[in-house]
Amino acid sequence: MSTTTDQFDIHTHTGFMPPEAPLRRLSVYLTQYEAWEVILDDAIGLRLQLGSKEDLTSAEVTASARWRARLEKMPVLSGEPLMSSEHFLRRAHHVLAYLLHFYVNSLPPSTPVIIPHSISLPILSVSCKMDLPPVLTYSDNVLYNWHVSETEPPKGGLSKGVIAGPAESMLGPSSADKDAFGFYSPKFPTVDRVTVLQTFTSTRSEEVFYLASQRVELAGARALALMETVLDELFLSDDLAFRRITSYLDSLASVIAEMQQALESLKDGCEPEVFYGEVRGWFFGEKEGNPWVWEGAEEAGFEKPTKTKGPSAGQSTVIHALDIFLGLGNCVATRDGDASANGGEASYRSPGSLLRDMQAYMPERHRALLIHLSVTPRQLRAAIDGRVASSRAMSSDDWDSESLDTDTQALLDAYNASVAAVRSLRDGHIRIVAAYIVSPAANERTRLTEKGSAKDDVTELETPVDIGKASRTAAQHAVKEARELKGTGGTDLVRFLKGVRDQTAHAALI
Ligand code: HEM
Repeated sequence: MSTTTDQFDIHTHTGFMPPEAPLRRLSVYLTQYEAWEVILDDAIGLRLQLGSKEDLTSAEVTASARWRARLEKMPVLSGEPLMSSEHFLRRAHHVLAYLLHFYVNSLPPSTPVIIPHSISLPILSVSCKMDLPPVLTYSDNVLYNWHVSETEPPKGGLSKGVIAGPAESMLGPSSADKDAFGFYSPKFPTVDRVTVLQTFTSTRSEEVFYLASQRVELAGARALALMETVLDELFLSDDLAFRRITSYLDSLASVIAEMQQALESLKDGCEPEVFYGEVRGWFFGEKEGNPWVWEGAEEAGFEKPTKTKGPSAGQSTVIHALDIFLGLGNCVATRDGDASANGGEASYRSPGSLLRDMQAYMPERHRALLIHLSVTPRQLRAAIDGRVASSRAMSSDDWDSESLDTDTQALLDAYNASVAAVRSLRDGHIRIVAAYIVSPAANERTRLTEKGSAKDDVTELETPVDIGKASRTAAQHAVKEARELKGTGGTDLVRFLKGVRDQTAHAALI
């Protein structure tokens, strides 16, 4: 892969998460941005509520209207001083995207969305510079939203070896991260001691939701190291190299199993009803039928943004990387961003084209890795397929032309074990989606229907019933949401996730 940390912004021990903690507050370095940080602190401190929440109290309605009015009146700050540092840009994107999502999602449902100058112009300029969409992304919530717990040392002492991989020297710096005795620096994030920096709701459920993804990323760092090593071995492609590839693929299957465990750690602290009812609503981006107006954007020369979906862990580069590396056929990455590259048609969005859309929400250099993996001439699956075919051809055993030599059989088994591990991870993920979205959505629908505030047919809700207009709109909204079951990334989620899982299952080589 000839990977350098700089080229793809990957670190040996932390993968796509940076090894140093993200900036906690812009104003530590650039005092003029204190106003952004303060108004964000206020949104969190005031516990602003979703505009779609049923039974909003008048105090809650007033608090969020006042907060939005303050944001509308804030001066437009130039983004220029931020451009000199990636650390500033990341924090600025995080803060502005949080402000944007607090603003938009605290509005009563179906209110026209006009994004005030005070955020529209800075977020557009910061996002342009970063080549990221001007909305909340997985990188804002997960990759650049953590710090290392200083009060709680990791269980079992320092984290020596916790996330070390077999190829740890090949992906960027490592010795500088350890002290003279080989222990990781106390500031270094590990699965045990990473902690979330900021949330919308200050709930443990939201924190654990991000934490689970951060743990998947940290476990995934070893997968990236293994991928690089395998690609290096493919360059040699002799018998010995393939024997080593077999052992790396065995390790990869175990690492993917650890990633699944990290994903499932979500269940320890993330409550489905809290996630569905209180947290998820903050992630929504632009919705069909209610286009966002970006104040001042046209006059300032910005094109109307087209990538305005909400964040999704589907934007995690490490899972896409595994998919491309193993040749599972779900995602490819192309430089020109052509979604039809996966066979997408205008009327039917294949899972592949939806996954490709998600790549536009990834940090630029992470996306570059996916392109690199897609175009490298050293494709693992094709190489294994070739070894299997030639082993079969060489077989002198006429009555059993299927037999493979021992090494090739071991190689094939190791590859298929990695494919099976990805399939199992996706099965685990589907169970999570069932518990955290499908089931609470069904409960909500039943509850609202029983309550009589919402009939099964949304149009019936247009007739006046004995609830206030605001809660009627909220109920309509909730039923529509529950029925459509769109992912925050805007997908028809059940069809999409099963499509990706089934494609993975079919990718095993025989
Ligand atoms: C409460 C927890 C979670 C829920 C409810 C959830 C929900 C979803 C949904 C609805 C999608 C469809 C795309 C969209 O529209 O957003 C999706 C996709 C995806 N999610 Fe999650 N997710 C959760 C946790 C995670 C975690 C922790 C990870 C790992 C980092 C993850 C990885 C993925 C991936 C890779 C996809 C793309 C589809 C695939 O490759 O199979 N999810 N998720």
